[in-house]
Amino acid sequence: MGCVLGKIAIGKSRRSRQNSNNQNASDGVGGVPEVEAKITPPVAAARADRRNTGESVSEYYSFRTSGNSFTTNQQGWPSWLVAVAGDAIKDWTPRRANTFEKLDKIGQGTYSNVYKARDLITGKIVALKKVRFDTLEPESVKFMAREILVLKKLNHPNVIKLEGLVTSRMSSSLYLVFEYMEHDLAGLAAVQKVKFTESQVKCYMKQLLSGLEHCHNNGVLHRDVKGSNLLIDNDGILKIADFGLAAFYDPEHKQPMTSRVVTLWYRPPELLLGATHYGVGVDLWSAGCILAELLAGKPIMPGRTEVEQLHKIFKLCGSPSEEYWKKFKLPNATLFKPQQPYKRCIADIFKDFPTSSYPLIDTLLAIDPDERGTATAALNSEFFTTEPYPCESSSLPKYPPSKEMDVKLRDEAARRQRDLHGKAHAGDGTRKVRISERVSRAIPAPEANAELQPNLDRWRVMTQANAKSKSEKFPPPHQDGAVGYPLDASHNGPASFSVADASFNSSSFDPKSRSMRSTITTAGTSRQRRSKKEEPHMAPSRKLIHAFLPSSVRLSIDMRLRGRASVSETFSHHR
Ligand SMILES: Nc1ncnc2c1ncn2[C@@H]1O[C@H](COP(=O)(O)OP(=O)(O)OP(=O)(O)O)[C@@H](O)[C@H]1O
Repeated sequence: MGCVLGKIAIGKSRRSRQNSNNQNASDGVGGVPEVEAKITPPVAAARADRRNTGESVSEYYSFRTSGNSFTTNQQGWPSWLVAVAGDAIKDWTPRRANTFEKLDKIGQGTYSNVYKARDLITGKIVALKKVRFDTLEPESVKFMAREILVLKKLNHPNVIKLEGLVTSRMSSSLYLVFEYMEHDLAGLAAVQKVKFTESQVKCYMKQLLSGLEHCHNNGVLHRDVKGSNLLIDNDGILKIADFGLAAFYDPEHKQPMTSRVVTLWYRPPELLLGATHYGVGVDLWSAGCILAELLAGKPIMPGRTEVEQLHKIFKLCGSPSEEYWKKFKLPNATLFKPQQPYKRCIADIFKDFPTSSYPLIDTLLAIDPDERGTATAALNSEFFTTEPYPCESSSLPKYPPSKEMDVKLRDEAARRQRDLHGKAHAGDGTRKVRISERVSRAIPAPEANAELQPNLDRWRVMTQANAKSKSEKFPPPHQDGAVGYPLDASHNGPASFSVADASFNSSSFDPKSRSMRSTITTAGTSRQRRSKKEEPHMAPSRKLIHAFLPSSVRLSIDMRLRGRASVSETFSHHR
């Protein structure tokens, strides 16, 4: 009970992930035989989730009571799938894997591999999303079931359409069939030559908000809005994709939901503070981050840890008011409440953005989620009703295929080139440049959606038990150069602010090259240079805390305590 036997090779599947462009061997598409493996359904995951919030657990009880999950029903659906998504699939019949020809691997997410494929019956090019079933990732089934249930409910030009499901007779693999999209917004924005005009930004944002409006009106929260989940076709149509973290919600009867959602850079403060009752505001915050990112030409708050993310938010958007803390009573409030307030400085930092964008950014990036309004209100804002108007999607330029994955692969190739080149020039001063480049390369949005709650809980226990560890609290604004005042008020160039806090990157945005430049003003602050040998010198209390923390949090604390780097960050409207 609670275990599905299937036929994929765990060893082989791991290998094939490394060899990402030649995936035909182990997946049951492409006609290559599969070998046996064991697949665990998400009972463990459901239990873990139930411990944390109780969210979505009931829909997985059926797994445990469904008897032999390996059988199929009359239409040929595996019974475990009928148990989780029966209603959603009842008017479909499963397609067979051998009716598709897999062409290329085009994406990889936390729970899936995505392939470009040809439908051998219609000749159409499609995207096949294969959820990775293996014993290491039992949550995969849960995310896939959720995605099917949600997508079957939605029907909008700006929401990706689920066209069918493919099962493999030989294995319990399941593929989701989607219309094929050539680009994603993260990949497009990272292409050096692509510079979005104001009306193009408006065009993309209008589509994003229209898609979100449809989701929200249908009681669906996406909970992972970010550039790589916004797919764009060659006609400039944007579609919200990846509903693996989506949830149904009813604003009239709010149920507790997990706060462990949304990719870090796009995660709103209430989730970082542990909120379990939330609504459309979480997606609107992410949309606000994307709007500002499109105008700035780079992510606006690229935190590396939850602590750093919250600090970046407070520095830009101001820290929450006393009323906020009283109103929301958030679980992590005592841990993260700054001792002195941070002033909101969005107007200063984004002063070079188009004037009509400011009120919308200000609304979407409100600290209080209730003040973010709705997607409908955002669509009616002056950003969309003043000139230049959003362009027609059909008038958007045609770009070469560009996905976040292509950018990652290109970056990786460039890095290997630089390393080779660097070896040849060792000792001639090149090293300094290479370190600075490495730190400055745009950090990919963290793959994991949240650090482990247990770590955070342990950390809370530790920090509360030891007064010294309170040093992790944010520095008071007068000691924090990052409060948001422009470095030089008379400065004609882009708005800027300096960050004395050592837990932040030393980076500046070069509007011409759209690249991040870093300047480490003192040595020893990059992750690469940190050495384990340093740890024995730590005070005992710090060592104890270190033992319980995820490495990313440790790094942030260490850098903060060391206080060795200085930073100047610049945002600018890049045209
Ligand atoms: N319909 C599609 N057409 C083309 N490419 C797609 C399509 N769907 C997904 N992709 C590509 O595959 C990548 C991963 O897909 P997706 O985000 O749905 O997977 P995931 O496992 O849920 O990922 P994540 O870890 O981001 O949550 C996307 O970023 C995109 O580049």
